[in-house]
Amino acid sequence: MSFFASDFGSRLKGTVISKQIVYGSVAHYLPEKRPDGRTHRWTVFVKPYHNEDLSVFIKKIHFKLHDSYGNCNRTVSKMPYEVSETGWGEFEIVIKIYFQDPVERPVTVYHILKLFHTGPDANDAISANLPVYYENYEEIVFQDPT
Ligand SMILES: O=C(Nc1ccc(C(=O)N2CC(c3nccs3)C2)s1)[C@@H]1CCCN1
Repeated sequence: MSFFASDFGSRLKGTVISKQIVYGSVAHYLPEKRPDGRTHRWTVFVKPYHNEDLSVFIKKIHFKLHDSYGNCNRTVSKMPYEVSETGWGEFEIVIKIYFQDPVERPVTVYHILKLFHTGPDANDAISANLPVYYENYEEIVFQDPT
């Protein structure tokens, strides 16, 4: 069980805690032709930038997929904070991070799922069947944590 200063009615004045995270996706092409037309398997994730247990600070993470997915609202309450699916296209995934500290408001980030290689080396990457990674760095700052 976690205890917070607010459990005892106070905040840690003048204290700043910063947590560095990475959110993004990785996609792999599915060589076998599927009747549902889905061409890739992908994972959207939130992970620590450094090797640490984010669950000390993060209570749960909500991933909002495209409405065409069954159960498009996915909630993950323990590491690894990730959702894996299959699909055929790219779209925005809304990621809402909820914190253990009841005083901290959730943080929402927006990630565009990427399935396809782009740029001058795209054809080489496709030929080598390399996965498509698309990652973003974010720093979450807790001011005067409770
Ligand atoms: O692609 C795009 N939107 C997409 C939304 C959902 C996608 C998807 O992959 N899937 C839905 C799920 C299903 N498959 C079969 C039945 S439900 C697999 S793709 C946009 C359109 C223009 C550019 N990007």
